[in-house]
Amino acid sequence: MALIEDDDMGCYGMQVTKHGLPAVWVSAVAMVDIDGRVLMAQRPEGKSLAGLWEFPGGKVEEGETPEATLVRELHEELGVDISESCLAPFTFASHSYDDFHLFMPLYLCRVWKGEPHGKEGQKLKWVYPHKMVELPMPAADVPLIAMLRDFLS
Ligand SMILES: Nc1nc2c([nH]c(=O)n2[C@@H]2O[C@H](COP(=O)(O)OP(=O)(O)OP(=O)(O)O)[C@@H](O)[C@H]2O)c(=O)[nH]1
Repeated sequence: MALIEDDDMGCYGMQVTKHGLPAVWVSAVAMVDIDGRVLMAQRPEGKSLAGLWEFPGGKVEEGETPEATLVRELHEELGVDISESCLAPFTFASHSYDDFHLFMPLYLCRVWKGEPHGKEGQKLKWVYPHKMVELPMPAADVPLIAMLRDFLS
C-alpha cells in the first residue's frame, strides 16, 4: 500500500495495490428513530450515483476520525448535532467501484439534537429496514440491508 493524494477524489487514501484502485474512506450512519426506522438521503442530481438512497455521511478528511466525520457531516448536511459517544460501530462496507475501492464503516445512532432536514436540497426518508430493498441504493450498501433488518426487527 502507498499513500496517495487523489485530486479527482478530493481526498487522501491508501492505494489498494491488488486492484490498483485508490481506497476511499467514507463514514456513514444509520440514524434510527423511536419506531425503528432508518433515515436515508437521496443523492442529488449532478453527483455520482444521483438518485440513489444512501446513509448520511461523507468522506473522511485527512487527520479526521470516522466519528468526527459524522459529527461534521450531520451538522453540514442535515442540520443535526450528535455526540461521538452516541455513535455505536455496527458494520462496514468494502466494495470496488470502477474507479475506487470504498471502505465505509457504518454506525448506529439513536440520539441527536434537531430535526434532520436536507440542507443541501437532498430528499430524506425514514424507512423501515424491511422496506429498504425497495429503494435503489448504491451497490456497496446492499449487503448492509439484511444486517440492519436482522438487528432492528
Ligand atoms: N454517504 C454515503 N456515501 C456512500 C454510501 N454508499 C456509497 O457507495 N457511498 C459513496 O461514498 C462516496 C461518499 O462521498 P460523499 O458523501 O463525500 O459524496 P460526494 O457526493 O462528495 O462524492 P462524489 O465525489 O462521489 O460526488 C460517494 O462516492 C458515494 O457514492 C452511503 O451509504 N452513504
